[in-house]
Amino acid sequence: MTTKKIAVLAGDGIGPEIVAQALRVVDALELDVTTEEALVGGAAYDAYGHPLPPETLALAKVADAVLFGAVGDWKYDKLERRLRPEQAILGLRKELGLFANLRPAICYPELTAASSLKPELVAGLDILIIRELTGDIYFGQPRGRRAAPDGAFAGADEAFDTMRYTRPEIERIAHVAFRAARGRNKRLTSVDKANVLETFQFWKDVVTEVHAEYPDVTLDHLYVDNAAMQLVRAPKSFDVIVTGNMFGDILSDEAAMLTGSIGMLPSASLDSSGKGLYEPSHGSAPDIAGRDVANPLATILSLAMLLRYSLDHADAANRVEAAVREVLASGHRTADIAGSGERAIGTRTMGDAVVAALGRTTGITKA
Ligand SMILES: NC(=O)c1ccc[n+]([C@@H]2O[C@H](COP(=O)([O-])OP(=O)(O)OC[C@H]3O[C@@H](n4cnc5c(N)ncnc54)[C@H](O)[C@@H]3O)[C@@H](O)[C@H]2O)c1
Ligand SMILES: CC(C)[C@H](C(=O)O)[C@@H](O)C(=O)O
Ligand SMILES: [Mg+2]
Repeated sequence: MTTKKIAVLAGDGIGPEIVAQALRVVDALELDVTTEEALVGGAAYDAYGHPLPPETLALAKVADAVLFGAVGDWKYDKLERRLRPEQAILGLRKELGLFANLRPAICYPELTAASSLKPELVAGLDILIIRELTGDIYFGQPRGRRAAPDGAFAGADEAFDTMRYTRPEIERIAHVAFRAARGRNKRLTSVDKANVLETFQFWKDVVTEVHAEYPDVTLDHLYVDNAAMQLVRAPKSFDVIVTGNMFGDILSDEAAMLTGSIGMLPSASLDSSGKGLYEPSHGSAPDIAGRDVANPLATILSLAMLLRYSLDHADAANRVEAAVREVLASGHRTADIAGSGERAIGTRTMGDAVVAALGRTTGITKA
């Protein structure tokens, strides 16, 4: 078997701190895997004048998988858009064709008290948000600023973006979602805004058509505003959610709080061949960067997804997830998931605990 390569793009803010812990896990697993690091985001802009330098993109393309930290910092907010750190992750998603973003929101039993919802609402929560990642208003053209061509404010400065989806883009993400639901509890909720937006009436129509190929899966549709409400009213009523790029961005941050903290939500961004980029769902958290307080578990759980989906190391993925369960069960808490009276440990100490637990795990995931 040839040695697999992971491209490691730590990025900005807490990115390097949390990715360092995931790399310690990679070392401890002693797999036939190499890693190669490159700059991305603000760190790459500072060094090379561009957030996604050609060398970084080339490494991401040649590697078997990408482990990504986070990008962004307020200090880059005044840069022209194409140079801002966030363009690096958007560019990677587009260039690598990573159209399917899987964000599993699991509330581990020990963290029910860390959620901002009542424990009984989140205990046992295990839902999967599938976010389309390379279309929608994020990438639609045209976009820009101009003088308003018509309307009550004709001539005034205006800004505009374009929301759009083509049929194949909706079909392929719908297939990913139906297949995922088929492997779980066979319930799929498609989230749209079909009552107002033509793009999302089309979304709903196409998802309904694709459903004909998956008669064993129950499909329902919710408007995004209602879905946002239901996610906090009765989160366990969901199994798999599929939605567009922007609604998925918002709903997945909301779902993060059901798990106790955004520091617990991993993600996988996949192309049609199984190649993927793996990153925590949160950002670079500049407010806590450099203080050894960030929770590295979303990144470590993203590594587990990487091992499972792109490197075909399901056993190693199971071991990492079992180790995370064990450290939570034995009371290890970073500040974001520490309850009142619980002592918080730092980023690196949480990494120590996961590495130590790995030595004791067998690959059995279910607690
Ligand atoms: N994929 C990415 O790289 C990505 C994702 C989201 C935001 N961002 C960028 O990150 C920057 C900050 O954005 P933001 O503040 O809106 O969102 P954020 O997710 O970085 O932070 C939101 C809040 O959650 C906390 N938080 C986030 N991750 C945490 C962790 N692992 N442990 C403990 N607490 C954590 C932060 O301290 C902050 O209070 C912006 O530049 C934004 O564009 C990048
Ligand atoms: C940083 C930003 C471009 C990104 C997004 O909006 O997709 C982030 O919020 C995410 O959820 O990965
Ligand atoms: Mg987001």
